[in-house]
Amino acid sequence: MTPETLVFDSSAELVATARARFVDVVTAAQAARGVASVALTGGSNGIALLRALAEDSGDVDWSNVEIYWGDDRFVPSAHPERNSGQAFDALLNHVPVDPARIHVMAPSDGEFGHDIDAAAAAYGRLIGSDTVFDVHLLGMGGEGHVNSLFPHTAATAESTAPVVAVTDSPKPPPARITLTFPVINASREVWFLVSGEEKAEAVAAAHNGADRADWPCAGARGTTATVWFLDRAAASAL
Ligand SMILES: O=C1O[C@H](COP(=O)(O)O)[C@@H](O)[C@H](O)[C@H]1O
Repeated sequence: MTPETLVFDSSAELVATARARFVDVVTAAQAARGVASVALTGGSNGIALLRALAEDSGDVDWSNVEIYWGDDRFVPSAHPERNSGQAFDALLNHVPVDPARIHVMAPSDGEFGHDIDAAAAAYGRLIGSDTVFDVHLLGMGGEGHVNSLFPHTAATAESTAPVVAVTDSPKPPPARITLTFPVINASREVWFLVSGEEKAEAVAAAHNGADRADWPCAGARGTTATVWFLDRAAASAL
């Protein structure tokens, strides 16, 4: 399926449009299936989207949203670099979510201690083979990483396990837990939220059909929609 590419004058406009569309997709999923399922991302636009949703989430019934993360940093729970902590600050502390439907990846001071493989395996059991996200949000790095799937790594090559541990992330912090391509690509919709000229080469590589080993962003797609929300700088090499 051909990806949809939307280009905005600013990241603020990008986020505003993604917010409105998120409300539409989640409310439609709730109308169809009762409960919506989403995978959140960290990063600048991913967190800005959550802040925008805290301001206005329309008719979303937050008590019926299953919330997962595409990746998180394996650091103590109170560490400011936790994607989940940022999501609570931006959104989840401000809307009536059901705590039982919020699925945080274990931190390094959680029930598995420093055993990152056990923590990743537990999240893998939680995801199982049946979880289908209505929307999986993705940020992207300048080298094309999505979630914590970096170029030329075992995590990016993973073709069966839904969740793996990463211990040598080139972007700090080095220890992370990440969903892999089999579960990303089972999502109904996959959205990239990308701004800045330093991302332009990766955006172009994905649009030109690059190998996901070289440019992981090229390997992520939804079963019903793949949407690139870009600002003009990120779209400048298209
Ligand atoms: O390390 C990460 O970075 C990406 C992108 O972040 P950005 O600030 O450059 O948009 C993010 O999506 C991912 O969740 C995070 O762990």
